[in-house]
Amino acid sequence: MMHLNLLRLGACRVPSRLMSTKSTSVEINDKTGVAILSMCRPPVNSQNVQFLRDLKSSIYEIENNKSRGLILTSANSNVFSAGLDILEMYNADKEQLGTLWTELQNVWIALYGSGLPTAAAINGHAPAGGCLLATACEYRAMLPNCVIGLNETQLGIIAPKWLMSGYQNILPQRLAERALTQGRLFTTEEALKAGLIDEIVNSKEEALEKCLNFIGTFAKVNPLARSLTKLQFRAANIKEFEKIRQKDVEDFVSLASRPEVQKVMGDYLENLKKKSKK
Ligand SMILES: CCCCCCCC/C=C\C=C\CC(=O)SCCNC(=O)CCNC(=O)[C@H](O)C(C)(C)COP(=O)(O)OP(=O)(O)OC[C@H]1O[C@@H](n2cnc3c(N)ncnc32)[C@H](O)[C@@H]1OP(=O)(O)O
Repeated sequence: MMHLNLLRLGACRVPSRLMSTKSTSVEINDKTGVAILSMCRPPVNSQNVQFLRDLKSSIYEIENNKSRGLILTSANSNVFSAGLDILEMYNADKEQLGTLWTELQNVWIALYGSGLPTAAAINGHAPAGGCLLATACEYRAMLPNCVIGLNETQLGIIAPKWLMSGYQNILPQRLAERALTQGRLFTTEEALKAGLIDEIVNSKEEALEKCLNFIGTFAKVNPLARSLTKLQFRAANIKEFEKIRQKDVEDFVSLASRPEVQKVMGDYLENLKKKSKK
């Protein structure tokens, strides 16, 4: 209840500090000390190099400002994030592909490896890279009638191991393996049943409130002890990722630049465009 009141106050009277980049905005409530990081790259927060760089710098800024927690959400009305910007992968040269993948890795490690309590207010669809961001957080509240999941195999591509880490943290192995091999996109209701999200909420405000309450559960826990404990759970995945990081970029570039993969991307984009014109 106390957190709810603080959140309400935050909307009007409590002073808050604002920081922003081209495609993100951050509001840190001075009373709660919690930062709300909003992704704002219309129409669907697709992840291009600039967006990923903005996201990374906002995450580190929040971490360095000693905020009490980070809530990730979207400024768009029905999409949390549509994942990697396919326009930026289609007809791109190897250097551009390598840069895009490196920036995706950078954002993932910044969020997954953050010592702060992190929560995702998923106020829209979260396929692929959108799911990656949500599952890098520790808690998820999501609006109904949306989808979330790692759909890579449906696109004929393979999610590398680090990209699966969020799933592996959250879902039982058998379920994670099945969902990843199927490239399954879960509806909000299915995601709750599977344990991929923690709560279904009726509005973005309620999602933010639930996230704030989650972060509030650590109010009496020593922050350093909390952070080190969290990172002990994530250390094996992080270590594994650091070992293969460069090779992973090379593998991505080699896969994404293949003519048959480029053709899949072109067809996929065309279908997306046809669908959006209907
Ligand atoms: C596709 C092959 C990739 C091959 C890569 C090789 C190896 C990579 C290995 C792993 C990488 C995986 C990470 C990824 O993130 S790949 C991206 C996968 N993303 C998706 O499959 C989501 C696609 N989008 C949607 O399903 C919908 O847009 C949705 C998010 C559900 C929102 O639906 P809706 O609100 O109805 O909006 P529209 O579909 O009408 O879209 C509005 C405009 O936005 C454009 N759009 C949508 N998604 C993307 C995207 N990911 N990249 C670029 N542009 C996107 C869409 O075309 C519409 O544009 P316009 O208005 O100009 O027609």
